[in-house]
Amino acid sequence: MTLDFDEFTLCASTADLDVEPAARDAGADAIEFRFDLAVDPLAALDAYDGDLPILATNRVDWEGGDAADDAARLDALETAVEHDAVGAVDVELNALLDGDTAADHDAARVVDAARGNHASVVVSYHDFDRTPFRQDMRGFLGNALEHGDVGKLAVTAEDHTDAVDLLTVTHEYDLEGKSVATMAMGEAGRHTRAVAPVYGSKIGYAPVDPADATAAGQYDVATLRRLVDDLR
Ligand SMILES: O=C1C[C@@](O)(C(=O)O)C[C@@H](O)[C@@H]1O
Repeated sequence: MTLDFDEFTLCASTADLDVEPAARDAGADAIEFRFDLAVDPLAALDAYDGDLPILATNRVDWEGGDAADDAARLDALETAVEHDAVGAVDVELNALLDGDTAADHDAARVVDAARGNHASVVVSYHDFDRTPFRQDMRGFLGNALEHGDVGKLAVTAEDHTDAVDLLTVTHEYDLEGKSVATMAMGEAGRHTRAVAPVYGSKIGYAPVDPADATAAGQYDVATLRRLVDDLR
């Protein structure tokens, strides 16, 4: 199944693939399967017979996830892209760049494996503390787009100026015809999850059940579906 993110794609973020029917009913276009939060994710993938394509994420601990920064994390993603149901994979920008301090940064092999299996690549950058300056956000997305099909930026907004800055950068990339996915975490940024798609953000993330949120400020799938469809 392909996931090209040419159009806005609403991903139900989950650690449990059994939510697929409920995610589909609620209006999700795809599943973001959080390997790092799941029990035996590769076995769950083998058993998966849902209709929605999967974006495989194995979020590393230094980027807010639960996965250790080791070869096994990347091995799992390499195996994942061989599955027919997996249409895309997420790789952290800082796992692709030289000069970081973490142990295993050859995530380029995951990108290569994705390319060999016709899976798209989302290259992501998160800031859990703040919204960087606009120039820096442009830089992160620009770097991400050098490696992936979609550059993803999740920041933390403290006020509406932060939210507007994020939307501005999103709009600029959209005008250039580049695929970006952006969102501001936290209360002050919550509305960007519904509004950023108006300005070109190509991916939304939402739990089926609000109690299973994978980031601060997420709407549930049904709510985000309704908001995005109403606003666009
Ligand atoms: O990177 C992202 C975006 C996200 O952090 C969010 O803010 O919705 C949720 C994560 O599950 C996903 O991997």
